[in-house]
Amino acid sequence: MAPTLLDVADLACRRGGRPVFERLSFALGAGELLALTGRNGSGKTTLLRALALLVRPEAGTIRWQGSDVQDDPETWRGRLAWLGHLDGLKGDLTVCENLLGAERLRDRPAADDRLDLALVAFDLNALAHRAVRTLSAGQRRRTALARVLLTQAPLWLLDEPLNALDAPAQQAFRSVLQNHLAGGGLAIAATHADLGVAGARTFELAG
Ligand SMILES: Nc1ncnc2c1ncn2[C@@H]1O[C@H](COP(=O)(O)OP(=O)(O)OP(=O)(O)O)[C@@H](O)[C@H]1O
Repeated sequence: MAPTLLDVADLACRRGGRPVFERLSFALGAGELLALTGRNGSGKTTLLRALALLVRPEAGTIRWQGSDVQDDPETWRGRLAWLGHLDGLKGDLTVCENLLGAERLRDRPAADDRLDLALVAFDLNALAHRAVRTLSAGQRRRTALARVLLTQAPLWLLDEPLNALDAPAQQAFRSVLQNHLAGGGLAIAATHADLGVAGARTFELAG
C-alpha cells in the first residue's frame, strides 16, 4: 500500500439534524482510487461534501500529509478537483470559456496545450465554442470532467462520474482517471456502477 496522504479518522456527519454516518475512517495514498458505494441516502455525497469542506463534520478529522485540512481551507481547496451531481457549469458560456474560467478562478490560467489535451480527452473539440446550455446531459458531463482534468489537482472528488456518459465517454473517463492515478493522483468516487478501474478499493457506506 502507498504511504498515506489523506487520512480520515472517526468522521461523523449529520444532515437535517439526523446522523448520516459516524466513526468513519479510511486512508488513501498516491495512485489510489476509493469507490464509495452504498444505497441511496447512505451518505456518499455527504462524505464527498465533507471532504470538500462543503458540509461541516460533527466530529473527526481530515488530514493531508499529517496536517488538519481545516487549519488551511484555502490550500486544501486548491488540492481538490470537485465534480458534483450537478455539473456546476455556466450555461451562457461556451465549453472553452467554462474550462478557462474555472482555472482563472483557481488563479492558474491554463496553458493552451493543457486546454487542448482536456478537450481531446473528452472528445469536445467540435463543441468547444458552443454555449453549454445548448449541450446534451452527456456532453455537459464530459465538459465537467474535462474541467476536473484541467485542474491538475492531486485529489479528485467525483460524485457519480459516469452519469449520463455513453460507452465511449465512459472509456475516455476511465483512461483519464487511470492516467491521473498512474501519475500519483488520488480519487474518491461515489458510484452505483463499476468504475472499471483495476485496483480500485471499495468503501461501502452502510446508511
Ligand atoms: N440538504 C439536506 N438536508 C437534510 N438532509 C439531507 C440533505 N442532503 C442530504 N440529506 C440526507 O442525508 C442522507 C445522506 O444523503 P446523501 O446525499 O449523502 O446520500 P447518497 O449516498 O449520496 O445518496 P444517493 O445514492 O441517492 O446519491 C440522506 O438521508 C438524505 O436524506
